Amino acid sequence: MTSILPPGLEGNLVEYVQGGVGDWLPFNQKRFYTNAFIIQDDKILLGMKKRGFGINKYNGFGGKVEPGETLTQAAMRELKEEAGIDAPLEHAGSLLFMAKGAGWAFQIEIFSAHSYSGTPTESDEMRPEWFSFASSAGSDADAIVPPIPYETMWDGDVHWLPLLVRGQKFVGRIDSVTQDDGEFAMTRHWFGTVISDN
Ligand SMILES: Nc1[nH]c(=O)nc2c1ncn2[C@H]1C[C@H](O)[C@@H](COP(=O)(O)OP(=O)(O)OP(=O)(O)O)O1
Repeated sequence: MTSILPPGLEGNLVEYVQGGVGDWLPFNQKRFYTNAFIIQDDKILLGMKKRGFGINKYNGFGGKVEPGETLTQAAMRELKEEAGIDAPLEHAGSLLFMAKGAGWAFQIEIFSAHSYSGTPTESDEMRPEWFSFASSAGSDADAIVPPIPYETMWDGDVHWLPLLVRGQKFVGRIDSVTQDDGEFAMTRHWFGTVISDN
């Protein structure tokens, strides 16, 4: 079953979850960003953002795609710059993030890998930490690896991160407004899973 897609999304998608109210915000161009996650066993590597957009939130490692780079090259460069590691990143999903008044949209290409080389190392921008997505609580591992800190992440992440960790490709759109305290608040969201062609 397919449904009407929000403007800016395309592909063979099945709605997974949606919410919020109002018209989708207009935009006239997209700016491309990357966001990369390392997933091993029942753990995921996130970074505490130390500056800029999303300061004091946990997120994957990424940033702007520079002219002349492919998306994968940009994702690998940002992972190295922000977490000090190399990984065989593969495309895992896409997010379109709109902030009211911006007039342009962030197109965030999400990447993941199940292995890496090097040692996750704090950078000027990010402090890497492991989190657990194990469903069974109480083992020794859970005691030292805390659960994914959704309360200190972007609001929409609770919807798509579970898809990412189980390897389900996804596409989503998040529209938001900037509140008086400078924080973004979601006004409308839509997430879908990608139907494979085979
Ligand atoms: N995990 C996430 N969930 C979400 O809903 N929106 C996210 C997101 N990560 C980033 N965004 C959105 C909001 C943010 O304003 C925009 C750009 O975020 P980034 O952290 O990638 O940008 P930066 O300005 O830090 O890039 P660089 O300076 O190139 O590192 O993308």
